[in-house]
Amino acid sequence: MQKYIVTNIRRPEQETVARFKEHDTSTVYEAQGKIGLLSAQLKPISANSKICGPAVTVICPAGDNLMIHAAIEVCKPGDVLVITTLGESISGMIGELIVLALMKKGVQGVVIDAGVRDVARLRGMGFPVWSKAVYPEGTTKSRGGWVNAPAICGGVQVMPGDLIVADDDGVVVVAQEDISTTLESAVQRVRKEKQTKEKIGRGEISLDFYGLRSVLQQENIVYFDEIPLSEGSSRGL
Ligand SMILES: O=C([O-])CC(=O)C(=O)O
Ligand SMILES: [Mg+2]
Repeated sequence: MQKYIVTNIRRPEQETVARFKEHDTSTVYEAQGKIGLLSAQLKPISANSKICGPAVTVICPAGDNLMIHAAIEVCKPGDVLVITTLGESISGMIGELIVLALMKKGVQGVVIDAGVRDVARLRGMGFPVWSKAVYPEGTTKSRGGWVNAPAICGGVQVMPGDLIVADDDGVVVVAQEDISTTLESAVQRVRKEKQTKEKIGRGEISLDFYGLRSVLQQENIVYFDEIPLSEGSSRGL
């Protein structure tokens, strides 16, 4: 298959991206109908990291980061680099030097379906990375792949220019064509959760405001004053 680099991609409006940044991954995932979650294996290297920006995608052969070097050149401020490998790999695809170059380009963060290294330094640099491994094994820089091709990262398709939202909980992707409807439902969900928090603050309980007592009934749940003991046993039913 022809390997290639796309230098120019369509990115969402900056204002839309900024509005999205107010929402966390669970909200965005729920708001778009429970889709777009990347694998739970992708974990942040630092707590309290939050990014939201258009994806620049990179597909590398396992154990080679040549295409990441090529991708640095096409990144724009605010982008999120989404790296995946052909074949399973946990090699350290990026580290301090690549991150230094990405920061120079204004890249917000990186999501890697492989490994990252030099993480103590990356934490010190305040640069967020989500990866499935932290591993010092290095890579070669000699094999071709793709920059800004449709990619599968963490089991989910990411198109160049799709919105990536990542935080302490994980990573979610929003397809460009779903951005405005997802944003609307995210705003509604936040509003609803605010009302729920007010209810909790007033001492109301979820069994009542979610109408869950009838569900308990449907499930035939019985209330006992004490732990019921089965005959001849000191253990519960
Ligand atoms: O150079 C590499 O291949 C990865 C790395 O450790 C760095 O970017 O500092
Ligand atoms: Mg290094």
